[in-house]
Amino acid sequence: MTENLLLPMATLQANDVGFCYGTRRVLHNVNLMLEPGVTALVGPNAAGKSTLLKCLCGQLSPKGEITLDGQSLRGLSRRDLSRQIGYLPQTQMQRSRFTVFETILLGRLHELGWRASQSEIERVHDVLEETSLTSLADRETSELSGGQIQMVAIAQALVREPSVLLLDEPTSNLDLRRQLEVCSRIRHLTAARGVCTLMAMHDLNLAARYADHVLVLREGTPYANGTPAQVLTETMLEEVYQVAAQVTLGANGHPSIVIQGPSDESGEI
Ligand SMILES: Nc1ncnc2c1ncn2[C@@H]1O[C@H](COP(=O)(O)OP(=O)(O)OP(=O)(O)O)[C@@H](O)[C@H]1O
Repeated sequence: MTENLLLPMATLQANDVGFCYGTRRVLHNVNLMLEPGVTALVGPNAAGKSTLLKCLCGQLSPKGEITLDGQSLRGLSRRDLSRQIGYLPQTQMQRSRFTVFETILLGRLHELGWRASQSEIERVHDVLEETSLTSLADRETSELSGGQIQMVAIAQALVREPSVLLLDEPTSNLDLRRQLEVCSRIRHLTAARGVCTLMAMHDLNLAARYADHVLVLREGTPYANGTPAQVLTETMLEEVYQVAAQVTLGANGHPSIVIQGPSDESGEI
């Protein structure tokens, strides 16, 4: 194995971050500190989740300050940013004639010379193993299912050995079992590598089951941040999502949410 388990743990911090598309303000007063572990980023449609992820990975330049281990993202080169922060956008990875192995190797493009060194090839093999993709290594990505291509995209981000992983709805388009598998792998890889993972998602029961922390974004500003049991409450569901729900705590301490209906007066959707 390569030495990725020895990577120092990082912290990503946002201080009073704000962002506008033209005159439309989408993020404001965002203060957060991401620590190692999985944080689920939840909130209604258009709350600003994707925009926040794009700011945190350096793709958008917001007001305020974002720091990685105390250093402003503005001071980091493109190369350093993409090496240290793995970002998976909402749109699915393009399929191509490249094999799974080659596609993951391309994640190391910033390090590759004319010929991939033995250590680069070993890194790819390690990630293939970690993500259970070894059996697909020689398949063209054009032949893969939605769940498989999603894992390849995650593997391509991981092969850069980032200290932060930002995932925008990694379980969208996956069937129920694949959603559990992908979340479980993300959780396992996050713990094994000691990375900070922030994962935008809509399924609050998945967040309850796989996240260490939950950050709720409402109209571009954090509404709550804490453990799933602290944050995923009936009050939050009513105030943020306008739904009536029953939340029970299971024996494992995970909240379980059953939506009963809209909480407004008409009670109809
Ligand atoms: N490129 C853009 N130009 C202008 N407005 C944008 C752009 N991208 C997003 N927006 C707007 O910013 C707001 C926040 O969008 P964003 O995609 O960040 O929300 P989200 O919480 O990720 O939503 P969803 O859960 O639906 O994916 C929305 O009102 C959206 O229309």
